[in-house]
Amino acid sequence: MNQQDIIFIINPIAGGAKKNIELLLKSLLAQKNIKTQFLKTLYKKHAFELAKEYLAKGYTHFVAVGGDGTVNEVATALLHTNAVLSIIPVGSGNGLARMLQIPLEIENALEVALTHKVKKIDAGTINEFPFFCTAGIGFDAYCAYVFDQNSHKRGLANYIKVALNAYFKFKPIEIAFENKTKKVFSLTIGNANQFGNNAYITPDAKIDDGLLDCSVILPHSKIYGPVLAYLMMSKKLRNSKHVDSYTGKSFSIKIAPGTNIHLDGEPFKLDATALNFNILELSLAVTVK
Ligand SMILES: Nc1ncnc2c1ncn2[C@@H]1O[C@H](COP(=O)(O)OP(=O)(O)OP(=O)(O)O)[C@@H](O)[C@H]1O
Repeated sequence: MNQQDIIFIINPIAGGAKKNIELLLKSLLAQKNIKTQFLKTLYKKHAFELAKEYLAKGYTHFVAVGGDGTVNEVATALLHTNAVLSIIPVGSGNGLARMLQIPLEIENALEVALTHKVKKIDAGTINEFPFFCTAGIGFDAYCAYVFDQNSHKRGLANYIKVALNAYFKFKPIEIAFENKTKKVFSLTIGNANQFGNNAYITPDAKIDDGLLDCSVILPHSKIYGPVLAYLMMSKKLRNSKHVDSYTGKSFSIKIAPGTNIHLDGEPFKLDATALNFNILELSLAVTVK
């Protein structure tokens, strides 16, 4: 990996991005004599466009400075190429960074970004759209929509507020899972083991095993909410009688038109009502500790 030409793509509105993040990174890099370029995203999907543009110019090392949404955009551009992705996790949830054990402190994350230790990881897809952490429908997708509507107020505290409010409003949805009709509170496919913030929705998922994990939270009395939350945070969700778990290389799901979907925590809509989840094995190179 050539350390001379590193492209930093910063999402200035990511939940944990400080106003001076660019200055801070530049000052940390100043002592290291490394050539870099800093780019800022101006709108949704801009990180994808920037990564594609600089990839075409021959750059091979990209650092996503943001949360899982930013990581998704940059990583999507880098899939199946010889370029490497690093993450400076300054999002609200930072699920992929946590899964990869990338430090949450900027200085330490930068050290990892500058290492030569590179590992290949899997990606998941819904139809042709990649995700790297989790994707799903139902409650999580509803939360992603509400959270995105308040995009000026991101961060963990706001996410908890949104999720708590949504929990009492949300009604289970009917889907067909592997051709069987099922009512679900949520259905999440995990390439990684968590949504972010150590909320382990698919606790046994491994990022490089060529498999997707699926957790279906069944309709339940709201009285069980705190227990489900506790089990999720303690990696024991599979112990709940309200949760069905599956592992496989692909899953097929049918949804009603207009059903909310989330892709790495970002709201997402499809015209199609048939969702085919698949795995792209070892398709992305990332720097790790
Ligand atoms: N300048 C911008 N204005 C508005 N939205 C932006 C801008 N730049 C990037 N975005 C969008 O911001 C959204 C959120 O980004 P990101 O996921 O990185 O942060 P987060 O949601 O706070 O973190 P996490 O996903 O880890 O919870 C993404 O959909 C991204 O496309």
